[in-house]
Amino acid sequence: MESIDYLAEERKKAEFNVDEMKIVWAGSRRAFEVSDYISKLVADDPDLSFIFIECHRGIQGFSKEERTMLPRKELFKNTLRKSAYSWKHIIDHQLSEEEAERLRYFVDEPAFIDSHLGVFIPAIKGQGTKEQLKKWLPLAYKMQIIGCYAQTELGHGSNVQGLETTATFDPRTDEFVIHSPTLTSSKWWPGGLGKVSTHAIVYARLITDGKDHGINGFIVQLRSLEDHKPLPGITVGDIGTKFGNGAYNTMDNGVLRFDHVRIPRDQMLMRVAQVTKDGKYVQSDVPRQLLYESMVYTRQALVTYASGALSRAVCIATRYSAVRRQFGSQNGGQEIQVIDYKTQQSRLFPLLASAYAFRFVGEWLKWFYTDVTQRLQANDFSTLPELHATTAGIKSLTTTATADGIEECRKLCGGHGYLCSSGLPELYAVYVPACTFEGDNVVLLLQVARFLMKTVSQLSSGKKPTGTIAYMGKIEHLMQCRSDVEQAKDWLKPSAILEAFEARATRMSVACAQSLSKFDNPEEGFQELAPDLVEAALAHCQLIVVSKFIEKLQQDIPGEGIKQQLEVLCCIYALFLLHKHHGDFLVTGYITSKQGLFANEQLRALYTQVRPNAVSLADAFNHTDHFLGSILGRYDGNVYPKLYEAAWKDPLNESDVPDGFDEYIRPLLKQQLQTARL
Ligand SMILES: CCCCCCCC/C=C\CCCCC/C=C/C(=O)SCCNC(=O)CCNC(=O)[C@H](O)C(C)(C)COP(=O)(O)OP(=O)(O)OC[C@H]1O[C@@H](n2cnc3c(N)ncnc32)[C@H](O)[C@@H]1OP(=O)(O)O
Ligand SMILES: Cc1cc2nc3c(=O)[nH]c(=O)nc-3n(C[C@H](O)[C@H](O)[C@H](O)COP(=O)(O)OP(=O)(O)OC[C@H]3O[C@@H](n4cnc5c(N)ncnc54)[C@H](O)[C@@H]3O)c2cc1C
Repeated sequence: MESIDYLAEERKKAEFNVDEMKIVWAGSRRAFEVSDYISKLVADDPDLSFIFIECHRGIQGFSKEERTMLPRKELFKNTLRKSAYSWKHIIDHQLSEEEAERLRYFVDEPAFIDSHLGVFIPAIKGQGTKEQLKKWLPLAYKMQIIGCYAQTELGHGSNVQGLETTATFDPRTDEFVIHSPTLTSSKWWPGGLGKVSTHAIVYARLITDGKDHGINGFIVQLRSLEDHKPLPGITVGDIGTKFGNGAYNTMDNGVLRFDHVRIPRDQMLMRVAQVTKDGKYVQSDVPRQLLYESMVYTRQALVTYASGALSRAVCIATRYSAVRRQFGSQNGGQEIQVIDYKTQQSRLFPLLASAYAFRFVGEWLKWFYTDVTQRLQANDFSTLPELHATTAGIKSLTTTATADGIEECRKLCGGHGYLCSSGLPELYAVYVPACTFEGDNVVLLLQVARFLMKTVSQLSSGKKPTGTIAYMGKIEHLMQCRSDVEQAKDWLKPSAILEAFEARATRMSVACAQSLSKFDNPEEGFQELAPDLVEAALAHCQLIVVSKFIEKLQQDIPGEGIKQQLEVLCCIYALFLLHKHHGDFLVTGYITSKQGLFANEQLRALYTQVRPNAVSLADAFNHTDHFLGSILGRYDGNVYPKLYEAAWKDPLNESDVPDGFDEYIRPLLKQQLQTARL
C-alpha cells in the first residue's frame, strides 16, 4: 500500500536543498553515502532490525519500538545474535572500518562490541609498545579475543589515582600478581565484562619491591577461550539491571574480583613505564598522562555521538510538532500546528541548532585529536594539555545538553512523548549515562577549569596562549571592551557574537583566578570556588562550540540555500546561549540589559525564519524510520493510526480480561455489589 506523506506540505516550504544539507550533516559525500547505504541495509535486514525471541509460540519477531516490552535475558541473547550476525556480515562483505562502525551504530543496541572497539582497542593502541601492538591488535581486530576496559571500581571511579587493585611484580617467576584486596577494589561497571569479555585492560597499582608506582594498565585474560568459564582466581558477573526498559540493558556491565591472579610481565602495557626482568621500574620519556589517552579518544568520539542522539530526538519532536494540532480552530477548520507556537519554537529550535553545532564541533574535535596524536607519535607533547581540556569540556557540554535536550523533546511531544513507542523514553535512558561514563561531567569541567586557571596565571609571564585559548592573548581588550550592538539585527554579526563570548569567558576565568589568589592554600580555594570554576569552564566550552560553528560558515559550503540556513542556526545557537546565560554577560559588564533584550528580539525573529525549514532541516539528518524507532517521528507523519495500532500489540491487550481478574478484581466488584444491595 502506498503511504501518504502527511508532512508533504511542510517539505514543500523548504528554502534549501535537503540533499545537499544531508552531505553537510554527514561531513562529506562519501560519509553520507556510507551512512545512507548502511542505515538502509540495517533497516531492510530483519536479522539486524528485528528482535527474535523464542517463546511458547516458537520464534517471534519484535520491532524496535516493541523492545522495551521484552525481558532482559532475551534481549541480551538477541544482542549477542545480532553482534555475531553483524560481525559475519563485516567479514563476508569485507566492510571497511568506517562501514563496520556505521553498521554497529545503526544496529543501535549497546553491546560488548562498543567496549571492545571503543575502549579496549584504543587503550592497547595508546599504551602498548610496538611489540604489544603487534601481538594483541590482530587478535582483537579478528575478535579472537574480546576485551573490555576495567578501570572503575566499586569504591572509586572519578578518582583514578585512588584505585585499589594491585599488580605486584614477582621477579622469581617474571609475573605480576593481580589482586583485589578489598570489596571496594572490585572492578565495577566495565561494559562487556559481565558475560562476554575474554580479556580486560585492568587498571591496577603497580608494585615492585614493595614500592607503589601508581596506576598502570595490564592485559588480563579473564575467561577460558575454550568453554568461556572464568579462569582460576577470577570472580566475574553482571552488576544488575540498569535504568529504563531495554535501554542500556543489552550491555553486560560487570563486576570483577582477582584472587592473586598471575600474568606474564609482558602483559603490562609498557609505553609509559616499564618493569624490567629484575623488577626495576623505568619511566619512559613520554608523559604519564598518556595512560589516560584512551579516555581522550573516547571523549572525542562521544561528541559526534551526542549530535547523533540529539538529532534523533529533535527529528522526532520536529516532525510530531508539525503533525500535532491544538486550539485555534475557526469555523470548523483545522487547529493550529503546535510547531507554530512561539513557546514550542523557543524550546525546539535551539535544540535543532544545537544538533548542528555539536556535529560541527565534533568534526573539528576529531581533526584536533588526529593532529595531536600525530604530534605525540613524533614526541611532541605540547598540545596534550589543551587536547585533554578540550575533549573533557566539549564531551561534558555536549552530553549534558543532549541528555537534557532529549528529555525536553519528550515534553515537546506532550503525553504521547511519554509512550515508549515515541522512542524518546528509551533514547533518554540509553543516552543519559554518557553524562557519567568517560568522566562525570562536573569532574571533567573542573579539569577544564584547572587548565584555564593555569593559562591565566601564565599570561603575566608572557607565554602566548594558542589554539582554543588564543583569545586570552587579547586579555587587555577583552577585559574592558563593551558590546557595540545598537539594534537587534546587529546580533547577527559573527564578530559581535564572538567578542561577546570571548569577553564573557575571559572575565569569568579572570574573576575566578582573582578569587583564588586570595586563598593561602590554592587547593582549598579551588574546592571552595568549584561552582564558579565550573561556570567559567562552561563559558569557555560554549565559546569553542560557537566559534567552531562560525569557522564552519567561513568555509566554502555549496548548495542552494545551505549557507543561509546554517547562518540562521548558528545565530540561534549563540543567541539562545546568550539569552539563557544573560546573567553572565550582564554581570561581567559586557552587555547592557537593553542589548540583552535586543538579542532576545533577534532570537524570536530567527525562529520565524527557521520555521518553514524546520521539518526539512530534521530530514537532513537522514534518519531512517528504523533508526528513529518512533511512531511520532515517522517520515510520513502518519502518527495516529500507527499509535492506535501499536497500543493493541501491548502484552496487556493479549486478552480482554486481564490475568489476575479472578483473584483481585472480581472479589472487589462482588464486594461492591453486596454493599450496593445493602
Ligand atoms: C570500528 C571502530 C568503531 C569504534 C567506535 C566506538 C566509539 C565509542 C563510542 C562509544 C563507546 C562508549 C563506551 C563508553 C564506556 C565507558 C567507559 C568508561 O567510563 S571508562 C572509565 C572512565 N573513567 C573516567 O573518565 C575517570 C575520570 N577521571 C579522570 O580522568 C582522572 O582521574 C582525572 C579526573 C582527570 C584526575 O586525574 P588525576 O588524579 O591524575 O589528576 P590531576 O592531578 O587532576 O591531573 C594530573 C595532570 O594530568 C592531566 N590529565 C588528566 N587527565 C588527562 C588526560 N586524559 N590526558 C592528558 N592529561 C590529563 C591533568 O590536566 C593534570 O595536568 P597538570 O595540571 O599537572 O598539567
Ligand atoms: C553505563 C556505564 C558504563 C560504564 N562503562 C565503564 C567501562 O566500560 N569501564 C570503566 O572502567 N568504567 C565504566 N563506567 C564507570 C564510569 O566511568 C564512572 O561511573 C564515572 O567515571 C564516574 O565515576 P563515579 O561513578 O565514581 O562517580 P563519583 O565520582 O562517585 O560521582 C558521584 C558524584 O560526586 C561528584 N564528584 C566526584 N568527584 C568530585 C570532585 N572532585 N569535585 C566535585 N564533585 C565531585 C560527581 O560530580 C557526582 O555528582 C561506566 C559507567 C556507566 C554508568
